[in-house]
Amino acid sequence: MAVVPKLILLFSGKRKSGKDYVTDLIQRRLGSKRCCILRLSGPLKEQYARERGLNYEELLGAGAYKEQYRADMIQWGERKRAQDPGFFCRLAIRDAIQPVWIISDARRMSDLQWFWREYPQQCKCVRVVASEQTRAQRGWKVIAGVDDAESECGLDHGVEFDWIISNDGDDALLEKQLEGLLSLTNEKSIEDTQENLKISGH
Ligand SMILES: Nc1ncnc2c1ncn2[C@@H]1O[C@H](COP(=O)(O)OP(=O)(O)O)[C@@H](O)[C@H]1O
Ligand SMILES: C[C@@](O)(CCOP(=O)(O)OP(=O)(O)O)CC(=O)O
Repeated sequence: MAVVPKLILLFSGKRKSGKDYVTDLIQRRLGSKRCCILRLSGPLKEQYARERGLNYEELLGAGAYKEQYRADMIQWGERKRAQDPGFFCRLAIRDAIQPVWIISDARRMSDLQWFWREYPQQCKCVRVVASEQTRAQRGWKVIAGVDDAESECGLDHGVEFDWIISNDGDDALLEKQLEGLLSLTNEKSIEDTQENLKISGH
């Protein structure tokens, strides 16, 4: 059963913009007692693999296997979300006990709306941005049915991001931007939660 978090950072961004890279950096700074990374795609891939008789571990990897199934997995996930928009959100947060949650792959307005509704005080939306040139250098290739679909474009418009992180490979600039974001986690209430978790033996 998840605890009530103090801060939820909802990350979105295009493929190869660096969402995993940036969220890993933040988690390493905060430590795993204070911060967890939650992926909506985790339970999605688990259920999809089970239903289709596929290899869940391979879907978690960054190789060709995931890409082979991506378009079908997107459609499968959209059908599930249409029945129940909070389905993957609830599964993703199920075991979270840390005061700071990073959702590393918000893709759709329905994902944001679910978190805003459940945790109206705690949510901050963070967009990771990199140029197409940078993303291509990191291995991004345009795929029709993926890059033009809601999975990639669902949050391109209509969201007022609290933070926009430019991640084009300038380490010093990234560091400066992270400092701002990390300052959100220095608030007294988050430190207090840490103490409470320690006292209750987590
Ligand atoms: N600031 C950075 N400096 C160096 N390498 C980076 C940086 N940002 C991303 N990368 C690399 O680019 C690739 C894609 O980043 P990733 O975080 O997986 O993107 P996304 O999760 O948005 O698809 C990975 O190999 C990652 O290590
Ligand atoms: C079906 C997906 O959840 C697959 C996402 O897999 P990853 O989150 O591993 O993808 P990238 O980081 O963009 O490479 C997408 C969706 O529309 O829900």
